Amino acid sequence: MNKVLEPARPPSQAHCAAHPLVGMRGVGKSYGPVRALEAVDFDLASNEIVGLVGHNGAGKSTLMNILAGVVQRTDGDFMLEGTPVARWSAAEAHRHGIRCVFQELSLCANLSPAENTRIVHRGLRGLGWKKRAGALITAALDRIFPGHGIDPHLVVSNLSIAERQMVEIARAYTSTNEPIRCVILDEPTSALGHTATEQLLAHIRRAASDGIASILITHRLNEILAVCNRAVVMVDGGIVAVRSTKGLSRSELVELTGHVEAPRDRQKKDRSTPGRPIVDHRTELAQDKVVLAAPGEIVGFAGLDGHGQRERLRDIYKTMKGGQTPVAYVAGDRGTEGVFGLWSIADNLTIRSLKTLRRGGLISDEASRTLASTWAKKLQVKAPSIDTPILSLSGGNQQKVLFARALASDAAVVFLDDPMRGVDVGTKQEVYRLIRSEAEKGRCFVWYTTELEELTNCDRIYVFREGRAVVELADEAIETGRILEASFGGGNG
Ligand SMILES: Nc1ncnc2c1ncn2[C@@H]1O[C@H](COP(=O)(O)OP(=O)(O)OP(=O)(O)O)[C@@H](O)[C@H]1O
Repeated sequence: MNKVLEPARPPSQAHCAAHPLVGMRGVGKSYGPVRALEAVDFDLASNEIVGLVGHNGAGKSTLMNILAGVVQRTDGDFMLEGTPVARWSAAEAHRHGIRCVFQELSLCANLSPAENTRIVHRGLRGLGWKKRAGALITAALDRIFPGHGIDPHLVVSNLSIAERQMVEIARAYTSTNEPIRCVILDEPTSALGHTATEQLLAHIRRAASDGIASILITHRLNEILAVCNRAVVMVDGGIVAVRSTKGLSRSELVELTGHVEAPRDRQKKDRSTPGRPIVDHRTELAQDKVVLAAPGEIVGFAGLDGHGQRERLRDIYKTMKGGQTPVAYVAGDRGTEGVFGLWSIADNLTIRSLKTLRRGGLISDEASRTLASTWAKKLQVKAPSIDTPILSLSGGNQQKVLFARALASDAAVVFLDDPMRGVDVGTKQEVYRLIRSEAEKGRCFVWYTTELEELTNCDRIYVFREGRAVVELADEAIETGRILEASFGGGNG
């Protein structure tokens, strides 16, 4: 019979050398009829950085949630340094030094970073606990994200999504004397800008040299190749490949996930001269460019994260909403402003189209279902049916539903607010193609993205600096070097 694991005496060196930190054998997980994981074997050594990659719904978060104790496995064995684990919970995982940064951020929005830190450190009590909790989270933030500027006592709902993600990450690295042995990071950079991403990757490397292993789940494959020792590839609930990242190329990694990446070079397009702008937005600020966008155009917002792109995008959307031109908005922060958690895929997808689904004063069920099925299929939403509750989808599949909601609507202008968070490589390519073909049919897209490479899908971009749109680049001029130069103060602005 399995011995129940007892904490948390440091194991002997010989024991550690003989056993991986984590060992999983034949692990499976079913959600009712959905088989999310099938017979997975997974090992992690101390000090190791492992990258977990795979398409949306491949089972990555499920596997990691089992390790973090928030989901119970239905089959298989799990060992910690060779000792079988029977009962396992989030509290047990924490006690044994396993931390998790969740894809859907887990902070309480009505509490401050300090109070959120207290939630995971029950020892922080008595007089002055808030001050000590504030100091603990600030020290972690300073170590990982120097220059972050986050007030540990400000309520989390007042923080930007990037700041919330930084707090969530930093909290995983706080300790009040208990060990930290492994940190699972599920899409940790999806809301971070370039600088914070680089800071985090450097921190993961430092942590490994201090004996903290990491498991990094990301669709940004360059990050896997930059920091991980091994890449573990999942397809449809199983592990299909384990490769050392030494000498592994990005395209090989993409192929292992079952996709082929299209060439990244900008395709020369025969773009007709744009017509009369459908978006014409100016501000009172000096040297702030007028943002123009015509039907058929894809216009990007670029620049270092937090330089006013998102605010301008929202301003334009709010100005146009309710006006003559129908508009739609795809949020990147799906947790707080995108997904209706209690609704099905179909209801989430069609909510923006109710007007056009009306037949004789009532919403037509048949027309709604046809619209939902068509677009769920176009975006390859992985789910048993369109009636599946949205929260039982993987994160990337929830994001696809938000895309489908906007594209299925009658919107002539679609605003995209860094919308590819957690979307896999294959689907991204499909969405880029869809955006291009919708633009060719006359739709206009205004697209804020923190992924530089994504901007090559645009016809024209505005680079933002210090709250203003300062440089405009078009067609072949849209390339990484020029965007970075403009972001830091060079260029034709
Ligand atoms: N609570 C749940 N109820 C029902 N099915 C679920 C639930 N959670 C996950 N699933 C299903 O399990 C499968 C694996 O999901 P998981 O979130 O592990 O995928 P993933 O690889 O992390 O995807 P992504 O890259 O989109 O985050 C999916 O088919 C998903 O719909």
